[in-house]
Amino acid sequence: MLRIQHFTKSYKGGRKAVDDLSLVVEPGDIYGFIGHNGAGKTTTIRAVVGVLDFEEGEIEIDGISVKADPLACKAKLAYIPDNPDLYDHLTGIQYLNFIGDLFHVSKAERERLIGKYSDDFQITANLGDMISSYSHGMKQKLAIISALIHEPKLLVLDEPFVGLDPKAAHTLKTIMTDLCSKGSAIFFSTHVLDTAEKLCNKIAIIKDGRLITHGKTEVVRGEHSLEDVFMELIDND
Ligand SMILES: Nc1ncnc2c1ncn2[C@@H]1O[C@H](COP(=O)(O)OP(=O)(O)OP(=O)(O)O)[C@@H](O)[C@H]1O
Repeated sequence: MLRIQHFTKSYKGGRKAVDDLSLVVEPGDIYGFIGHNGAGKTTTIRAVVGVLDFEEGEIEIDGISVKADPLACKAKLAYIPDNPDLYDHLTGIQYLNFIGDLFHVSKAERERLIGKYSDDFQITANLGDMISSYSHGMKQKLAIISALIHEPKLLVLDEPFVGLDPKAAHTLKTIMTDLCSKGSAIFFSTHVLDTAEKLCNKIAIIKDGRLITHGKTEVVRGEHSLEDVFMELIDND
């Protein structure tokens, strides 16, 4: 579903933010991407979703190169950035309908999915309010719902649990599991190692722009906790 091969990115005047990163996310995977601050997670994610240009390497979504056909790739994926920047002058429901229009979601389907996910996240009563009046967590919930209503094959999330209350975080984890059980794939960054360990069937750890381990969670973790493995790799590699 997502294939990253030898991805390398340098920002102007800087050293390599990501250096020769390769990994594969398959249908059904919940793939956690972890690393210290500045390790290169957001850089990788932004290249995957087509908002950051890159010169070296290749990234494919469902077999399509993000460079060769960015629109076809965007139609297959949904991206939730770490700080969703939504249109403040729209109401929640206007925003969801706008996204529904962009992705050609039928009226019946969007009503069903908006109803379900807004109830799950307990913001149904707020959908008529202007987004400018939303809290950070409510904006995060709206961004998540907008990503889900077009049932993406690949869901890419940057730090999705930041700003969510415990109930909303639990709801999101359940939705992520459901989505992947239906054959979609999820690639997300997180600093919450406990959640990554419980939720993800695969994990990649990045340090200073280089992938230092990746694979099935139980293999990456071995006999230890993910936190222990992470601390050791980050300190010693
Ligand atoms: N627009 C930019 N211009 C120059 N350097 C950048 C830019 N964005 C990121 N970097 C640098 O690239 C490196 C990787 O940053 P990135 O944001 O990908 O890390 P991250 O793993 O997402 O970190 P965090 O966990 O803090 O969000 C860092 O050294 C950062 O300073």
